[in-house]
Amino acid sequence: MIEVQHLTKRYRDRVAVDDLTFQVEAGEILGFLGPNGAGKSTTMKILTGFLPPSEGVVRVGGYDVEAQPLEVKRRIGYLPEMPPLYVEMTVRGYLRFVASLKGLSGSALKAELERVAALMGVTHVMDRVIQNLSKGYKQRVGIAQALLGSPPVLILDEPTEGLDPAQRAELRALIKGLAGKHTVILSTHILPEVTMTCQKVLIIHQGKMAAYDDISQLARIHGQAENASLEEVFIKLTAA
Ligand SMILES: Nc1ncnc2c1ncn2[C@@H]1O[C@H](COP(=O)(O)OP(=O)(O)OP(=O)(O)O)[C@@H](O)[C@H]1O
Repeated sequence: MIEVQHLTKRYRDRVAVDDLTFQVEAGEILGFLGPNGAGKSTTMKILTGFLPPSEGVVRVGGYDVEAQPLEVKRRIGYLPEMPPLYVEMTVRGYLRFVASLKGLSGSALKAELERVAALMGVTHVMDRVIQNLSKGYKQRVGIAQALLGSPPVLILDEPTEGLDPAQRAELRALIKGLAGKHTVILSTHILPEVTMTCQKVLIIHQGKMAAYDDISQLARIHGQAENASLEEVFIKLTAA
């Protein structure tokens, strides 16, 4: 569903992403990990067509992000690191606006708004202005906009950031429930979240791939004790 071949991104003379190649099969949830500044957000921005690559090819559902950007965007729900909220709008107004951009209208739009609002637990704040909401609720609204229209691919950049423990657990269950139906790339710094949610893990370090394996095989492949935790493997692979 997602194919990335020899992806490189340079910001002037800084190489943020360095020759990444990987693919995500339909229905798979990929945990996308790396230390601060490793290049995760940059990669996700390229996958969603938000930034152009310097080199390499990215295809989503067979469509090239550069040549067929609209086809790609139609298939992706994206939660950027900073959710793109219009804070002067109400939650309802904002979600209605995003749904209309995604081509929904009439009763289908209304039903979809209710569906994602219930899923993200924002039904009771629908008529509040976004800037007056707590950080966690703003994050919920950000995730809700990504889920609108039930796109086949979801790119989630630190989705549980700012959520309270209960909501974090709920969101984890929600993401896990997407497996098989949606293809998900999940970036997070919370490693147990990956262990509980993802089948496969991609770890990048300084823009380069450090690991790309089934989570069950990660410790064995990277020369750790079989029972090494994801945290131990991560620290070893991203040291220095
Ligand atoms: N617009 C930009 N111009 C110049 N350099 C940038 C730009 N955006 C990101 N970078 C640099 O590219 C590198 C990768 O950044 P990126 O935000 O992709 O990392 P990340 O893995 O998402 O980090 P974090 O976990 O801290 O969010 C960093 O060195 C960053 O400073």
